[in-house]
Amino acid sequence: MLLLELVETTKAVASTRSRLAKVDALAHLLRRLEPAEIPTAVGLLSAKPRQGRVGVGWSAVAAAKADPAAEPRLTVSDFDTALDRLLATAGSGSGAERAAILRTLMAAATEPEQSFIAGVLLGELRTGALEGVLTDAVARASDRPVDAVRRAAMLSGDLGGTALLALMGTAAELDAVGLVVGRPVQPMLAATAGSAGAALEATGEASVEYKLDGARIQVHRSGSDVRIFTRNLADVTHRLPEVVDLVRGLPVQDVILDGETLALDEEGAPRPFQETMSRFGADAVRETLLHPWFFDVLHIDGRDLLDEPLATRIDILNRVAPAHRIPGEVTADPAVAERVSQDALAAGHEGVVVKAIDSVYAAGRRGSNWVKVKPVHTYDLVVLACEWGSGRRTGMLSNLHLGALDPGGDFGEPGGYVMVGKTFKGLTDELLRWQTARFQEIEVRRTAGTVWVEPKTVVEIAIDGVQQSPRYPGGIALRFARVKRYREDKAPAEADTIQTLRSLLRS
Ligand SMILES: Nc1ncnc2c1ncn2[C@@H]1O[C@H](COP(=O)(O)OP(=O)(O)OP(=O)(O)O)[C@@H](O)[C@H]1O
Repeated sequence: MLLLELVETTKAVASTRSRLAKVDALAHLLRRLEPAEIPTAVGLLSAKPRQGRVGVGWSAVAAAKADPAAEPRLTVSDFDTALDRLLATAGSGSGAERAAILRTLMAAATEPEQSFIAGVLLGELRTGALEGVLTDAVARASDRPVDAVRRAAMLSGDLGGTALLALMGTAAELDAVGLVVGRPVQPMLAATAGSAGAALEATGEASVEYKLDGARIQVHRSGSDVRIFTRNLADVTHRLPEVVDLVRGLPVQDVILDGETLALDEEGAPRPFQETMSRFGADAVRETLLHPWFFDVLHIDGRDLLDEPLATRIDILNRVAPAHRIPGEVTADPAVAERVSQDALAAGHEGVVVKAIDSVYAAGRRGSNWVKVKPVHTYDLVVLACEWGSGRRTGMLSNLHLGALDPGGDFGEPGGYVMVGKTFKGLTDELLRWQTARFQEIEVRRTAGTVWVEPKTVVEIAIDGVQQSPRYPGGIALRFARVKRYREDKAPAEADTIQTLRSLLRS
């Protein structure tokens, strides 16, 4: 298929607010693709190319500027091949070769394709096709039940592969997609409640567990082979050797565990979250030891446990890793739930997660079977730009411009970000140094005093609320915003929405 056809579909999808029309346009496109193009196209449509980022910045894109081709001739496969080649051509001395690949690609592209390609390369693509919409489109195009498609995509962690199977395989093959030890699945997520008692009302009898303030880990062990994945399903095995060793020592052959890892001080109190996350970075130093706490088990020795009730999964976890179970209690009594919550806070943790004791593991879902309760309200926002500091912060990028996600395009482009405020509060010297380097790497342009960046850095912000503001495009501004931490384990598409923040005006 010509790349232009895909580009035009993304434009049509982005320009309508009707979910039905989006699904129709995407399903029509999916049906017309060659089988080999399906995973590539799904990656491009969901703004998550198969290759991830290929390390091309805006200056390289600008340098590859070419007159647009008069006639479309690039195919989806041509673009995929070029991305593969860019990915494979790395390291010193490869600059000229990469530039040549880019120039050839751009010269073969028509004008709309050129801007689409630039968007893909710079990670700025907005297709208006969020994964939910695309999942519906795959179901429509393949005439398979949407639940079957969603389940296969969650369990395989691969919507592109799932689309291929749905469109080209049999219904039985799609249904047979199950857990594979070594292949990460989308983690189950939690809804929010204001108190442990309110959470318990939603769940009924529940496991009330400490909410530890670390990083989510999904650990897969097959024999002596151990793999560890983050919340985003990135493989971080090599960064956590102590967790690998520990899991190798558990009395099982095959297992998939879900949990949280964090750094502790000598007294066993949690160290700041940033210390845990620094172990996940590219230039990580192993100063702190990370400890895992497991709260779920998804598979054990050939048996999938996703559809077993939580009570059964906890029993198995107690057998497999009793010393590494997350602290908590099973109860139906709101007073007990409150006490566990107070204990968690007193021990320096974030709050509790209250989980219906009879619930299954709903991979990739944020349902009401898991409810988190934390006293400090924080929101995950995306950094859009940063201003140079003054005084003690001269030479440092300091004041952050914060954007909330606008999935439906109520205040601009669908899938874009709406600025809701600025803050330079809560930034430690270490964070200032980190963000000064990082934001110049992902810079897209500069004005006096401000560096504009690719919208890809998620930052967790504590606020006291929002207020009406005619100055900001979403009509609201954050009150007393301060930085809690960077969330490198979250994708910008998972940021909080402008609609969520606006709803705070009413409460
Ligand atoms: N006992 C626990 N059970 C489940 N999740 C836990 C627990 N302790 C800590 N966590 C962490 O809390 C998160 C649960 O909240 P949620 O599913 O909303 O994820 P999130 O969007 O990363 O939220 P948050 O920013 O509040 O951590 C998990 O992703 C996990 O990292």
